[in-house]
Amino acid sequence: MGGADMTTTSEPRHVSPTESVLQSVIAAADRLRTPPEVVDLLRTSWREVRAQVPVRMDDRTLRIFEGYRVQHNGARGPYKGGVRFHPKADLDEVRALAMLMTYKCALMDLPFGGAKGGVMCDPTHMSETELNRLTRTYTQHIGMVLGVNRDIPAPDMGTNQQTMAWMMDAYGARYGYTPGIVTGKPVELGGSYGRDQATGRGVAICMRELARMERVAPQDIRVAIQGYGNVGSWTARIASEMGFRVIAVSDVKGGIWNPDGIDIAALDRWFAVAGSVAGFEPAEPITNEALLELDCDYLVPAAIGEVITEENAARVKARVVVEAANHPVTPAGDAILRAKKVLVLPDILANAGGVTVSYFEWTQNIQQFRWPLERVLDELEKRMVATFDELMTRAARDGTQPREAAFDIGLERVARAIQLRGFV
Ligand SMILES: NC(=O)C1=CN([C@@H]2O[C@H](COP(=O)(O)OP(=O)(O)OC[C@H]3O[C@@H](n4cnc5c(N)ncnc54)[C@H](O)[C@@H]3O)[C@@H](O)[C@H]2O)C=CC1
Ligand SMILES: O=C(O)CCC(=O)C(=O)O
Repeated sequence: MGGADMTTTSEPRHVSPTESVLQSVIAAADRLRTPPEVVDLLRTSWREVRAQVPVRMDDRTLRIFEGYRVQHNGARGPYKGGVRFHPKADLDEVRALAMLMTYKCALMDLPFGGAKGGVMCDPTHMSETELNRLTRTYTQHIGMVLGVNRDIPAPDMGTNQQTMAWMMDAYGARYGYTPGIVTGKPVELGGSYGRDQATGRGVAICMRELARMERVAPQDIRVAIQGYGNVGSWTARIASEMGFRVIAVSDVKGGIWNPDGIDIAALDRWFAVAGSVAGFEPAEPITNEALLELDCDYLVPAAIGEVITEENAARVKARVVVEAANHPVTPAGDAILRAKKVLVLPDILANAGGVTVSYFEWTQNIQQFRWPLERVLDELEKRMVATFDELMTRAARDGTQPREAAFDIGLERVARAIQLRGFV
């Protein structure tokens, strides 16, 4: 008998990322009595481009990667969402992330639909020149579905400002100089001040607002952060400036823990040389798995998806999980956290600062007018606080969890736009 035949029915069925997001959407549709035709439209993507991305590697061999751009729904405006370079960025994951963007943009009341891109590759094992070639080929092969008023990519995991500069350049070579085609570009090429820190700042603002609601001083809140890339590192910096006690951080190479609090400025100096948080002192080493189960108050997953599952959720000791990453908690993990009365601030709120400043960047590009940093941060602050308040008020009114309230608000707006535009 083959291995597949020995699978027992008692093993938990794997729920794909897309199925997970759909569970939240369908539950919201049931609460809101959304017309079935609207829900049917939202179950699948408007358009999915799957592109071959052949790259001549530095050793002259040819590797053929697979890339995607998924446009989920554009009823509220041009498609918007990041591009992920990661070995696990397959079509299902990219589709799920595109769906999340639809509801995130709607929750923040941004005039965008939802999209996401990805290339299945490991950027940590590629040279700068290989990444440059990969990015250009990917952009050429999906370029026909992009456009300033059609679809505007941005950075996500494994991509950064440099990737956006290459995308802008490759798009411009074919369609003409178009800074507004991507956001998260270097400031020198029309990027917005503050986009680099925007996602982490949004996460920290949510933490501060929750602490205010709980009437607990940030100084009395111990924070553990998984991931020290764009989102994790800016969250650590800004949260510690706000007074939170960051007691643990990690990256793919390992983590560090100091119950008295980590000096984030000193950690940044260490990171600049070592290229990892691992090894920083004074602190104890800690694994990524142990960080998720650490005795702390706010746990902030800020790296990959699906790290809190039915396997480990029961051992989470934090009383709050702030989803800085996209989809870090599976539905089964979520149910366990809920039963334990762990409050979860959902990704479509917590990490929405990034796309919000991307919207400001796009606006600045269209107007050919640059905002000073103070204006960007002030507008971000107002939008994050207003949406946090709206979501928490809705959750209290309806007796729902924050994730449910977030999807209720998002879906209501998307469904209304679908009907107004006559999609159904
Ligand atoms: N960059 C942005 O503006 C936004 C990012 N996000 C989400 O935030 C998360 C992180 O994105 P970025 O910070 O941009 O990515 P990044 O590529 O800058 O950093 C990723 C971090 O995660 C760590 N990491 C990778 N694999 C890991 C693993 N298996 N275990 C532990 N740590 C691991 C890396 O070492 C690195 O520290 C992703 O889920 C992304 O979708 C969400 C909204 C906006
Ligand atoms: O800045 C953007 O346009 C999108 C950021 C993103 O990919 C996300 O919020 O997950």
